[in-house]
Amino acid sequence: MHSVINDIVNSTEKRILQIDNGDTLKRDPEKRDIVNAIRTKRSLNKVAVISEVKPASPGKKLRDISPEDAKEIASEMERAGAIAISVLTEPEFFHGSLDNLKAVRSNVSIPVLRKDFIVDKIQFEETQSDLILLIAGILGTKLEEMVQLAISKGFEPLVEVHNKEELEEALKTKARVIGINNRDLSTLEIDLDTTLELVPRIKEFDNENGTEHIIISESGMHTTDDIRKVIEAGADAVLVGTSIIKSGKIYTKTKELVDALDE
Ligand SMILES: O=P(O)(O)OC[C@@H](O)[C@@H](O)c1c[nH]c2ccccc12
Repeated sequence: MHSVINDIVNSTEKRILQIDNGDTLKRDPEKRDIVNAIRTKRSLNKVAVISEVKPASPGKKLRDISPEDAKEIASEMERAGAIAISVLTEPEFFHGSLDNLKAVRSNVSIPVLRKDFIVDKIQFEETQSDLILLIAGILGTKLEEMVQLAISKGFEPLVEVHNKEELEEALKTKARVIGINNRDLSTLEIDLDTTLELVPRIKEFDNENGTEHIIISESGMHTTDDIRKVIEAGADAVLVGTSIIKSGKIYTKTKELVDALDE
């Protein structure tokens, strides 16, 4: 079956051949910790929202976002109570950029997630971020090694899964943060029940092993009802892009989702 995800990975692999691997990136030692940020938010009975600076998704343009725009958008998200900002950096299918990420991270004080298709460790040298997305379904047997490398480079890896098999692979790694993507990356179909199906296994694993994973429900949430559904199922945080960007009212929409438990 032809799927857009193969096109994205192929295009990423071509692009990384051009990365200059002469230097390793200089990182500032500042750590912005998402785990604490989530716990604090939840103790206030607010929703931990990771708000995404997302110019497009495959075949669907949302809004042109320059680094200047990205700064402004991220500041509004932070003011509205988002606990972290996700920035798309994949250029071809999502119209993202590393410059957007740099602009955002220098302009907010909350953690920033690099949302991209990481297939090679050279990408860790491209730019600093507090979290980095590692997609289990793409990395396959390389997942564990990439998690270790990401941690050794100072990133908090967010390992994204979409089904039971990928979740088992994620649980074998040292990642503390697991993202359940409600969108099937091969069909792009959304089903919020994906979160409801996978959360119990993470809780079971944590009970048996004395671990405490952070669970982030990702994609396809538009309303406060959607948010409540996944939070009540046990998600610690939500990751929302499209509905916030498309609303045209970044501050108001972000705040509405942060306050979803008030009603
Ligand atoms: O725009 P949405 O449906 O709110 O979804 C945001 C985010 O979850 C989505 O952009 C995403 C989830 N996993 C990804 C992997 C790569 C690129 C993008 C993504």
